[in-house]
Amino acid sequence: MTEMLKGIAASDGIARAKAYLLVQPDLSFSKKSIDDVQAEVDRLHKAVAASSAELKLVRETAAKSLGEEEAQVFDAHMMILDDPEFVGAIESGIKDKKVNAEQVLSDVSANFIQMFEAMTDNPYMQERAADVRDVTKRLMSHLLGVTLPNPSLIDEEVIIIAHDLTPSDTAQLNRKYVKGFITDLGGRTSHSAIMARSLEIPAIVGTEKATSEIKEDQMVIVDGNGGVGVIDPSVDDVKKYDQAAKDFAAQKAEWEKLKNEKTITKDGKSFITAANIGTPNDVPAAVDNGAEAVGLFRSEFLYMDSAELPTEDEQFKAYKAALEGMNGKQVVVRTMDIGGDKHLSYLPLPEEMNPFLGYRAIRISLDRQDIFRTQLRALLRASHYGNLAIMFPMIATVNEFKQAKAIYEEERQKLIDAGTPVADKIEVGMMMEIPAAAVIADKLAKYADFFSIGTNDLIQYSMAADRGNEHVSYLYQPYNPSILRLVKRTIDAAHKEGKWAGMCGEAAGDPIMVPVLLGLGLDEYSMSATSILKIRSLMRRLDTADMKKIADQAVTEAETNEDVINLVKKATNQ
Ligand SMILES: C=C(OP(=O)(O)O)C(=O)O
Ligand SMILES: [Mg+2]
Repeated sequence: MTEMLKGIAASDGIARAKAYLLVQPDLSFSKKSIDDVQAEVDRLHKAVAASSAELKLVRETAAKSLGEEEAQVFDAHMMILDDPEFVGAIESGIKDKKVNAEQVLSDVSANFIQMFEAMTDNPYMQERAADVRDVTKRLMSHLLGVTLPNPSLIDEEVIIIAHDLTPSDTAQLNRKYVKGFITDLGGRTSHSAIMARSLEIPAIVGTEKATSEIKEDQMVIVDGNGGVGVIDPSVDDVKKYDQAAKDFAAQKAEWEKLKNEKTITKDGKSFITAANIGTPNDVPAAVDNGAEAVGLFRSEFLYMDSAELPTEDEQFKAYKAALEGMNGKQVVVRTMDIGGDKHLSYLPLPEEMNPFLGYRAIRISLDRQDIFRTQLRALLRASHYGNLAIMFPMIATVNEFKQAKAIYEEERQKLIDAGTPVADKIEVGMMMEIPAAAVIADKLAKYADFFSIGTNDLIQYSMAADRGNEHVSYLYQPYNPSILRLVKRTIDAAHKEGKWAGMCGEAAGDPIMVPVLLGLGLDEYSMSATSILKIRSLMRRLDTADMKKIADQAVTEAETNEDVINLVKKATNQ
């Protein structure tokens, strides 16, 4: 029977395909004593053989569909399975303790993980802990007779149904077959939503119950425009959504016509609409969607896509590729923003009660200057090949900015002294995403060349509401006058010092927010590439003097988020 699922619209578009459940099976077991030791050892070897065969297949498929580099992680898994010390320890454990293989596997694995994690001076070995965890899971599934999902084996069109999707889950998915996502967790600015937008596939997140309501292979429709999932659609539903998909395609074709146009308002004022990217691979989509710049290159994806810290040369190549791909248009690279919900297996961070309030972004960079300086050198070397700007994430104080800028200047001077070509002018700015920084924007504007407002975090920190938590998603209120006042303060402070202000949080691509931002005088709008032409089309219909009046009312008279929505809708006929 048809069932509807309500969620948060996270990525535009409509798709229909079979469900693929990317959920972890229950791997719990109880400890048991055994009499027939040999039978238990045989059971272990059977599970090892089955795991090996499965890994071989997964590796081959991953190499074909995702590339050799992505497939290499599975080599490390196979090596552990082939390691006589690992399997031998389990075998001896069974013989010595006369308990079931599951229990011994769990104990041996815990020892290995602890040993690898303790190697704090060797990040490469520390990373093996994650591999041991993965292999243990696979072996356990075979001992327990349950099936693990192997997303890299997908070879037909599917909609992925998951509790949540991490960037590393997403890296294993083949764009050719994955037509959409539905997740239980997450909000519009969670990273799974951002990934869906960069993959240009429809997605809904925060449904709370997708994984419990949807069964494997069931037909589902994802309506990423309306935030609705339809399970087992009726003939009428299929007709209705196929028509909606066609209408959406027609609308997109209309927007396409603006691809090579500038972003100009009805009264002839020009602005910049730019793209947010995660890797140089996203550049073609940015160009294809008519981006006039890259307003945010989330460089942490280079670190997350790698099995160890990316070297200076690897980073240099990636930045150079992005700069060349944008062909002289500005590319704003944000230095590494790790921490919060973005982890690196090879850079274990301390366990924290509140990771979003903890050791992250510029705080790590200022502490781990080895990592920061490598990144800055790679950026400076790449600057020769295009129009680079650099910004620092999560700046809270003037001193943090000054410290980061001083390190940048040191590395710049060293390269110049060594005769390395470096661009004459590189703007160095900062993300404005911490309320304390927005409050002293006038002070920061003296040092930063530009501000890029990160509403995703600015809203989360202003409202004290986790951006990925669907239970408090009602507090994600971009138009709340409190947020608008911080935004206005930031833009005014930048302009007073002759600097520019942009926005790279998701609100920059939001049709209700954009009229207000135009009225506040925001210069640059950086968003998911797929939103650019929609926003450019909207801006062409708006008059900046009219929007200034709307913005004034929104900042001074409105009391709530809803007041601003109503005000903008009425003024812009949306
Ligand atoms: C753009 C932002 O950064 P991220 O989403 O990567 O935290 C933001 O916080 O608005
Ligand atoms: Mg942020």
